[in-house]
Amino acid sequence: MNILVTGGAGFIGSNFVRLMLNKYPDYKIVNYDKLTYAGNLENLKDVEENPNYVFEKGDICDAQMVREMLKKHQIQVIVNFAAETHVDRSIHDPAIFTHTNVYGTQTLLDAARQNGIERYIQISTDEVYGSLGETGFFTEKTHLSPNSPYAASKGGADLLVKAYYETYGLNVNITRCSNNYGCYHFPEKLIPLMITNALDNLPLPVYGDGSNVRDWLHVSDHVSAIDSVLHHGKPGEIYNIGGQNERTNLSIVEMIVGKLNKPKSLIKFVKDRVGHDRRYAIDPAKIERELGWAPKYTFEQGLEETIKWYVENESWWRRIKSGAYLEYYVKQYGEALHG
Ligand SMILES: Cc1cn([C@H]2C[C@H](O)[C@@H](COP(=O)(O)OP(=O)(O)O[C@H]3O[C@H](C)C(=O)[C@H](O)[C@H]3O)O2)c(=O)[nH]c1=O
Repeated sequence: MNILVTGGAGFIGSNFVRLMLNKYPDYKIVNYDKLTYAGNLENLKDVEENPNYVFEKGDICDAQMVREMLKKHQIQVIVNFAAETHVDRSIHDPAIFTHTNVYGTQTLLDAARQNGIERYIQISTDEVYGSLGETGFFTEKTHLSPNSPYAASKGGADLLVKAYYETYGLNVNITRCSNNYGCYHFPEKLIPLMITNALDNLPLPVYGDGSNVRDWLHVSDHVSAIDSVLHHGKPGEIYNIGGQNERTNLSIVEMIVGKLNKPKSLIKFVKDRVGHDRRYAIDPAKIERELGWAPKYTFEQGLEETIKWYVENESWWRRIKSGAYLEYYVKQYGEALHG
């Protein structure tokens, strides 16, 4: 199988590329990535010499280049991880989210249908469903009700994918995951931000009172679920992928502080995120029943391993945090943290 993995230099994409190369030695994996601030070829250093791996730098919004890629590498399957993903950034600068996530998806879909692509998998998010109260779960039938510009752009992309299935018969699947964590996670997201800040004895900014809830999924479990969808998913179907592991943000930060033997006084409650979704939680029944997939990691084991990875791979995150990202971070949180 020749697979075009878009956004393969990002966090989830790179974990998926590694799984494919290690598990399927006869597959060719083409990693097509624009290398935005969150794309990093260092994430794939260990597989870059693999003869079945090719990196191509490019944008999913560039229709001509996408078409060239499909022809040049005789692509049969597209798995689209490429996206702007950070909710806080989408609040400050929504346009790039619509452009990349919606228009970029449409560009891929058009190229797919015009070039006889056999399978198209859209990697989406449970945020398209909006926010839950204290009870209940998202299922694949839950109405889309996104709240942030990020979530709206992913919801828009999902609707296009569905439309290309209904209108053109393109063989698609949509996967919607809960919050991921694990190695190579860009340190703007809650868990890697808190680990790396704590290692540097920097403040740990918790939005609001820290009682918002997320359902945490280890990235290895996530990419194994995508593998199941790729090989056994039914045409046109949506599959939710969750960790069955709900935690409040504050409890996570406290676990990290505890595991790193840092003082709780590092925790700083800061202004809440605008339109902050209260709770996400996924009902895993469909993917368990139809594809026999369930997460393997316990959160304790996954967090332990993740913390260890950041301790042992300081050079990876140190470079990121000392560059342009630091400027963004200070601009956004500086006042709240030091004022
Ligand atoms: C960065 C940060 C976050 N938070 C809170 C905000 C959230 O309630 C929770 C997780 O935030 P984060 O930005 O890491 O992730 P979400 O906004 O839940 O969204 C993430 O999970 C979904 C599925 C995707 O699809 C997104 O792409 C992904 O970014 O921690 C804080 O309290 N402080 C902080 O400094």
